Amino acid sequence: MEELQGLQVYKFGGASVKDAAAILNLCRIVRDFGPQGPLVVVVSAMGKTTNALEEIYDLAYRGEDYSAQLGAVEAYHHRAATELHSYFAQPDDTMVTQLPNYFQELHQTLQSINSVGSYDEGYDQVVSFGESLSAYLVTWALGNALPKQVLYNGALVATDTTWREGRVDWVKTEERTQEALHGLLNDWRGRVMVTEGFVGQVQVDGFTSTTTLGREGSDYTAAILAYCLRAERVTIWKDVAGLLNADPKIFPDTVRYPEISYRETIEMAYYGASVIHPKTLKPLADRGIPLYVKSFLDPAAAGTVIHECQHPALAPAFIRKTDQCLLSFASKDFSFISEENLAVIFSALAQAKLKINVMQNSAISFSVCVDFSERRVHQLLDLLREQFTLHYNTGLMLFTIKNYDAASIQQLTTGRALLLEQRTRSTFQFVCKA
Ligand SMILES: Nc1ncnc2c1ncn2[C@@H]1O[C@H](COP(=O)(O)OP(=O)(O)O)[C@@H](O)[C@H]1O
Ligand SMILES: N[C@@H](CC(=O)OP(=O)(O)O)C(=O)O
Repeated sequence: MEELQGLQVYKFGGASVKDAAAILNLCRIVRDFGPQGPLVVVVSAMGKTTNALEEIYDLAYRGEDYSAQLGAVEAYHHRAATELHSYFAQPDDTMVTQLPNYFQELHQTLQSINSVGSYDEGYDQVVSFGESLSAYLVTWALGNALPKQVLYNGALVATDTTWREGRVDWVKTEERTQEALHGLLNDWRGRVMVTEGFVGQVQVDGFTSTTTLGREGSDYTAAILAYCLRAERVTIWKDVAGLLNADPKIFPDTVRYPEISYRETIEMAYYGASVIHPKTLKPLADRGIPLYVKSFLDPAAAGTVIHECQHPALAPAFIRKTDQCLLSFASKDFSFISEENLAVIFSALAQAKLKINVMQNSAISFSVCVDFSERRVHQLLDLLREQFTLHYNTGLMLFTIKNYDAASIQQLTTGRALLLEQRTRSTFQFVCKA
């Protein structure tokens, strides 16, 4: 195992690369605040590109016209490319003139899509372009902004063929990251390597195919690479001051946690604190790698450090998940919700790729709250209709209060009719109408 002393991983999400000005800010952060030693920069697609590509893919899959939407994505990237190019005043405009090649390839990929093939497999081939485009622009901009060599490396994470939710093959990923670094090791120090977040690769019948790690999976990529490279630390650059006790876009008067343990953070992310992808923490905790959450708007500010630590009681954390669906299954023959019944329900949930956010059972009925997806819920209903009477309710919200007290429960529940409620010693959760 080759170790790179002092290696760090920076992850820049969609908001921090949303346009040319944001990419230039990223360059300043790396230049003025970056480490002396080697740095891996993981980037997400620019702004809301992934949403746009999802829409384009959906149209293509249904055989509908997507040219206007694709044109808008191309124009958006072209604008950023020309602005970056004119900022650095480079005589060579290859970076801008080569950009249409990506769109040519994307167009060809979209044309090869037909509704007979697996929706999820095609999705990964298309949606991953967002990260390729942003890595291309960021590599070029960093190369011009820094006095050191900046290299690009394609997605390093090896997965299985679970399309849209690739499961990491840790052994292969470690081999691939090692291999990628070998060629660079001679004078790796002082170098910066840019790579795509969110995207993985898998070998199918001897061909390499693209996978993705699940929406918002770039934080996870940063953690996977840090784990494989035994990095000293990971920093994710966000548009907030750090990890707060609630999303400031939803809740007023938030407070920042200057320091917080892996365990507390894993739970917050699991319950839906969308600032960190829930899978990010485990690889880091396994190797004791600290995770810094810092503001790209104020890079000198302290942010939050997430690591192994003891801390006094934390301010209650508020988490809201929208677009929830409450499903209830009642046995048709009045048999109890037994282990056998539950096994059937759980297996169907797994098959339909529906993840349980909360569950509760009574004598003959079982309820689960899941993120709503019409396609997946219908698949589930088809699987279970024969054995169970099913009801579902959509357009709901799931609230979680971690480290709750009476005041925080009152603050959130007042005036709301609760459809489901659950409490442990540290966590209070309820489902209600939006
Ligand atoms: N507990 C929290 N602390 C801070 N931000 C939070 C929290 N929960 C949700 N957020 C939201 O997470 C956003 C940043 O995460 P995200 O949008 O995924 O960033 P990016 O895609 O740029 O990596 C913030 O703008 C904020 O609205
Ligand atoms: N671009 C992908 C992956 C990602 O992690 O993005 P972000 O870092 O902007 O959340 C998505 O939107 O799902």
